[in-house]
Amino acid sequence: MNRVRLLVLNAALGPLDYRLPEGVDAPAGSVVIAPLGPRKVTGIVWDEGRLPGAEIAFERLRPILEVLPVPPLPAPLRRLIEWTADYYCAPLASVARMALASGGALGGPATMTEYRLSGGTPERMTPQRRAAIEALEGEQGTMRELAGIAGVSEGVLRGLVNQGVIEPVTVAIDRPYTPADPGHAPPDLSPEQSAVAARLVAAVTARKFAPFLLDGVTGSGKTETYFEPVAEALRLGRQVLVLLPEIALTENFLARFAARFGAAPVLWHSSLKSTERRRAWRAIADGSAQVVVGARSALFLPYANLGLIVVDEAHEISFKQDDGVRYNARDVSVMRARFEAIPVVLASATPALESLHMAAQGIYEKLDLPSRFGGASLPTVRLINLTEEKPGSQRWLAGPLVDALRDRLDKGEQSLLFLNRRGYAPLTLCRNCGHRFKCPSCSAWLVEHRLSSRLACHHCGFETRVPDACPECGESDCLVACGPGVERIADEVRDLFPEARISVATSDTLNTPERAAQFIAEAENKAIDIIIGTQLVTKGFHFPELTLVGVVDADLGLEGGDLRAAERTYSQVAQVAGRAGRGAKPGEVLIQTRHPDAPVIAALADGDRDAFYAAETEARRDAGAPPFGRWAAIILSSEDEREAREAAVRLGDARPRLDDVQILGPAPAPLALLRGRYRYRFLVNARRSANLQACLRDWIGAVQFAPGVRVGVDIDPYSFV
Ligand SMILES: Nc1ncnc2c1ncn2[C@@H]1O[C@H](COP(=O)(O)OP(=O)(O)OP(=O)(O)O)[C@@H](O)[C@H]1O
Ligand SMILES: [Zn+2]
Repeated sequence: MNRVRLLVLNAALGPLDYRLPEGVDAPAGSVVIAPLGPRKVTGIVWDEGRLPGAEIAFERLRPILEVLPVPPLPAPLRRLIEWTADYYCAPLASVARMALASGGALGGPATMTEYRLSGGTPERMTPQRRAAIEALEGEQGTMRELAGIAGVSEGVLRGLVNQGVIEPVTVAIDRPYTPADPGHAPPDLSPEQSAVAARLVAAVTARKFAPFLLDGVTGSGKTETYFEPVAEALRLGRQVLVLLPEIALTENFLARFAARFGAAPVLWHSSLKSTERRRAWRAIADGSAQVVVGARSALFLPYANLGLIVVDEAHEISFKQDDGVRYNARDVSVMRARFEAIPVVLASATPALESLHMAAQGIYEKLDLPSRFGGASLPTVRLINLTEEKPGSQRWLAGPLVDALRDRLDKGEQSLLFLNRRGYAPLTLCRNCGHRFKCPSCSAWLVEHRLSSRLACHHCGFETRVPDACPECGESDCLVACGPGVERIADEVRDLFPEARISVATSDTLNTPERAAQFIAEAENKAIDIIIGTQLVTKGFHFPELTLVGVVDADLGLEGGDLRAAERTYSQVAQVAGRAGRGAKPGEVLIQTRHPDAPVIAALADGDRDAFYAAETEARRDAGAPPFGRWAAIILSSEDEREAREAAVRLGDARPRLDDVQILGPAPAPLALLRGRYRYRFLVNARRSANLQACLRDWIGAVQFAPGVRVGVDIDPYSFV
């Protein structure tokens, strides 16, 4: 067959047909360059008969220009791309783009220039040059990397290049990674861990689709346990993908991985440098990348020989992507495992209700690690009723929590205060005229960040300096901060315990892998007495000396009133509580709340996870919410408020009338203005019997919108704003 149908990487275009020039072979999955009018497009040769479109006479087809020197995308990945586009109502091209996520990698092998010391000495030695030369002993890297290592400007290093003290070396960008060794340092597993590991190892050997829910309490050693099937895949020469929810977690994970396997895994995340990205992509595609550790986007890469997928902290909502293709990496990884015919492990101490439901139905195999490793016990939990134990004015820590902090300081033990709010205060207003500081492009308050003296919008990233005077009434010294963020709690703690060593751990302070690593090292080495952190510290950290966890405001997450508020609160508090008492000393958790009787808070106090899930399951069943029914959100947005409203009305008028689909809206979205776009929202609730995607496609496809209107479909939404 010398005609091909291409999936082109342009969401505005449908599939296009081309002819293969004489003697050129391009099997399905091949990545090619084709002419499009006067331009060129990148496309993927798709399987015959799977993309709709009219046949064009062969004589009229233009030939493709080039088959790119990369392996064809494997069939299981092509099926995954189709499934994802179909399920999430996204353009095929947008999904395929995630698989070809490194433009540079498509061009074939390449070299780059790195630098190193030549052994010579400069004509003129300066203290700065001497320090740089000492720091660069044994190092090799790009100018920028070496400047970072030596702590000098690139100009200084260029001077040394001119003097021949630093020499250029040409290296292949795609040089191989250090191999991981499955037998490097296997741990002694507990009998409980061994049983689970053996089951997973057998599943890797069997190489069949097998979804597992690894349900292990905090500190049970889930990581050590799933490293065993990883080792088995390595022995069999198959690739492994480990998905982690957050880059900040990676450092901790990398250290443990290196200790177990004697080499670093291959990293994949959005802030990789483009050379690292292409190197990783090519190694993944040719099968030489053995273990890939990545954020959700690693899921769509073209693994040559995948043998196992692990989703760690699988309950995390950061696996849900909320822009572009709105997919849930947890669910898509199960589909990928199905298409690849391999096992997939969802690991968590607080699994999503949907995952537990799948296990209860026997669709996922549930593996349990019910106790902490090494005899550590789970922490005790106590509620502090804030309506009785009132903190002082402009204070947020109640007496019993302050006493507990003092007690730990006296004993030289560590404490962690959790408040899921970055910055100093969530709202700033003028005492004189009542002016509130709002984002110019979002319907959201600006959050004060005192560490950087800025007011910031947490939705669009807008930032401005904290002004000296109110911009409305001109009065100075009249701005008041309302409510606490972690920085304000840190101030309170400093006031209470001036001698304590305090660390604020948020995405603002741990914003590079180096800073995260430094924080972890300090916490492990007992160089920090009190950690004050956001949800970032709920994830996976293991600090043996930490014995007290204080939850500053357990009610915070319940306020938004969205579908998963209770579940999210439960898992956040249970996860942060799980940081306490992981070493030899027992842990204690104090939860501040105004609603001690709310079912989720009571379940946390009793440590009764089953009761919480049972109650939550019934609530979901009544509401027709997942996993019993399905939700979808449609967001219409435009820079023009009237255009957005009209689009919403028009779509509303065209709504289908179906027995098993209920459509709510249109209504202004809770975030009615976001990044300068006005937003209207529909919420669709469907019974399981309904074909939700077909309904949405037919409905939206039948309506014409003004060119400035964007239509976003969110299947199984997590965000209800
Ligand atoms: N078999 C083992 N041998 C030695 N150390 C172990 C073993 N199992 C677990 N550990 C150690 O116990 C600690 C807790 O394990 P780990 O962090 O994997 O727990 P977890 O189940 O992932 O917990 P969480 O859900 O809270 O992140 C770690 O320091 C880990 O290295
Ligand atoms: Zn904003």
